Amino acid sequence: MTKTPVPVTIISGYLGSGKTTLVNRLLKGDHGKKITVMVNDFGDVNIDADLIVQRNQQVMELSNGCVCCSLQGDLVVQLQALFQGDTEMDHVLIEASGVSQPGRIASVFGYPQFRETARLDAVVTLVDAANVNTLPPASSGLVRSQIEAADIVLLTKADLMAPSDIDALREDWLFPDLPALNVVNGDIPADVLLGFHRDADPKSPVTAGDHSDIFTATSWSSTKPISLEAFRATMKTISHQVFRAKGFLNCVEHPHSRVLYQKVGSRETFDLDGSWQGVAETRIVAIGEHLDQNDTDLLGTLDHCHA
Ligand SMILES: Nc1nc2c(ncn2[C@@H]2O[C@H](COP(=O)(O)OP(=O)(O)OP(=O)(O)O)[C@@H](O)[C@H]2O)c(=O)[nH]1
Repeated sequence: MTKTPVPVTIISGYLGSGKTTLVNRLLKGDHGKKITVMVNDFGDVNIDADLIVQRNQQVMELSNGCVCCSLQGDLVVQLQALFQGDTEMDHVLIEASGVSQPGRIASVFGYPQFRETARLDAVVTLVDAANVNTLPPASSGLVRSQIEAADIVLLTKADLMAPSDIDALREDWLFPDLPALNVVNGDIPADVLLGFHRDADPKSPVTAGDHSDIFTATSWSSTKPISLEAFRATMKTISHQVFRAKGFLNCVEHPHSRVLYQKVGSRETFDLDGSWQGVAETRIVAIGEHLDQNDTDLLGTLDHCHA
């Protein structure tokens, strides 16, 4: 029996722009669709896969690189296995890493092996309204290429901005004919996002290049409890080098709950995130632009945070 090609939506957007928040909101919605999610984290520890709500959906992980370059082969292999398998699904979401160029991921769906099995439905690019104007040049260039590849743009964190600033941002960053919606905490109806039906013509090809020469991900983990206060102080000292950091903290102040730490630009949040499943372990990933050799052990300074 021939199967209908499964629609695929690529969720792209710079580091911390709100992709996981959006994906989780979609997965919790009562649209009745069976969704398979593929999550790509640039760091060697996939924090996002742990943050995705798992109900009936299948969640697949691709870590320690970027699906548009170093992990593109792995993406193709995983997708092929997925489409040849028995998993029932109405839609596939690919949450790209924050440093990926979605145009390159989209090009995979022109490969002959996916002709019968998958159909690219849309490239959705999230633009972080609160941070996009303060990014260094290489990152700004990347965001522009993410926007160029988009079928629809979501301007996230609209709640943190004045309406006039959002208007200015649309003027400076977006093409007039590109659909763009303001979104707060991923709140957008599922049928707007799933069922876009992009036209079959691929957008212009995207330049090659590996992100490892611009972005560096570094991680730190420990099962020994840390002091939250010491952690805050230490992160402050390296804040200017790290644009994005996230992870779970095992701290003495909250012995019965893991603490979810998120940092995007200068904004940090600490949220109690329920009890630990398995061993309590602090796991942090940090990503910066143009970190030098010494900086790659930035998080080593967290060794001083043990309680
Ligand atoms: N105020 C506000 N915060 C948001 C919004 N969307 C996401 N956030 C917060 O921004 C931080 C990053 O959100 P994520 O969804 O993890 O971003 P991401 O794009 O998946 O991050 P990476 O995968 O690391 O690139 C989290 O602390 C979210 O709670 C929003 O619309 N408004």
